[in-house]
Amino acid sequence: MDFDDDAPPELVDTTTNDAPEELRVKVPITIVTGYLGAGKTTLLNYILTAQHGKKIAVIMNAVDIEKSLTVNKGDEQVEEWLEVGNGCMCCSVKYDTTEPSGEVTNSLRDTGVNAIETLMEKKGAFDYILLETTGLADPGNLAPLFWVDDGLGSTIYLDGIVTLVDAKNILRSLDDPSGKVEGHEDHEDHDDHGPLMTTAHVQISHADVIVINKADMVSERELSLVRARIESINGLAKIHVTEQGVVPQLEGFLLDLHAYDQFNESEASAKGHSHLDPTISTVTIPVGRLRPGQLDDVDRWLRAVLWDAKLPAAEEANTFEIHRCKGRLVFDNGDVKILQGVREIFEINDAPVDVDQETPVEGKIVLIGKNVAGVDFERSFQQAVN
Ligand SMILES: Nc1nc2c(ncn2[C@@H]2O[C@H](COP(=O)(O)OP(=O)(O)OP(=O)(O)O)[C@@H](O)[C@H]2O)c(=O)[nH]1
Repeated sequence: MDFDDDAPPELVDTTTNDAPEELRVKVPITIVTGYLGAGKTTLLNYILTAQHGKKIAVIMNAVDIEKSLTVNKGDEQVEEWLEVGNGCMCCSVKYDTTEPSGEVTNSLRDTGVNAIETLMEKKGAFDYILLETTGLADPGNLAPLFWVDDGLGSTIYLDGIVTLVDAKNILRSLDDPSGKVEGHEDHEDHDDHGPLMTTAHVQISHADVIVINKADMVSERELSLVRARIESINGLAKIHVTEQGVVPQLEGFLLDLHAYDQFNESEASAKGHSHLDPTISTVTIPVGRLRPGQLDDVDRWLRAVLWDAKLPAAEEANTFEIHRCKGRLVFDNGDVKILQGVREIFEINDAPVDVDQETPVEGKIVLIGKNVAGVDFERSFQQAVN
């Protein structure tokens, strides 16, 4: 091989789309959500102070046309403004993201992703981006914007959704009719019937991490009631109990979550049989070893459940609505695949290779959603995948 020792190394900016795919550094984006006053600002300030030497962009929510942006450079915090085309990012997301089919429109996805990429071109790349939503935002509308196909070559990736709840008020919020969420577009007809679904429910059901904050305001007993109710809604999320949002360390707790590219052992043991909450719960479907040819059956079953909100051979219409799904599929040829889904959007990809881990014996699919208790997903899956 020719090797010219004198030639200077070529410098490549690995944070832009001009960089070769294999060199491109992707910046994680974490969505931080939570009911009004749960402690989002406190948590974001804590992250900015607790991390050292990293450059973090916090896109604070604002209801006007610009979004406040804090860029942390060492000890110095600089306020900037981010223009997001047609107004507040969360509002445009809330009303415009989904076509009737449930597909996120490319133009809107581009708006969100481009706004952040432009920002990075102006300010240099960040190590992390934290996007704080309004207290009333439904993260299920926002997540697909940043969950971009690898093939599209984005410079950012969705790292996870962190939901803060206020230990003192969360149970009341979950039962408060004034917090009712308006219908998700394609299931509107179900919304006036059945149990109450509040903003607090959707913020918990979509979360990868749930921070139960203001633990100092409740007794041990109140705290365990809160925890049990939250776990019954979302059996997948990691739960941290905090005061002032303080966690033992940031990585793996609030940052570097990799919630959309992994399925770990704690997720594999997700609890899914308590239905303490009348509206949303978690169900787990054991999935035996599959033949490679059965992947199409799994895909077809998921499309019926996630897109049509129906069990394939069901005689009667169902009233469930899946918010988050996650799973691991194990094949008899040794392949392992990971399922990830938010509302109607889902992906099945090869699991990252982990040389230290033995191939799991069997797989599992976990569904979190409204009215899932009592639906026999397991039998339906077994009938469809055989
Ligand atoms: N007792 C107690 N108070 C807290 C804790 N965390 C935050 N607070 C206080 O709760 C209030 C609300 O906290 P914020 O961080 O502003 O909450 P937020 O979610 O950003 O609020 P909005 O922007 O209104 O949605 C503030 O007065 C905080 O000082 C905690 O762990 N314990």
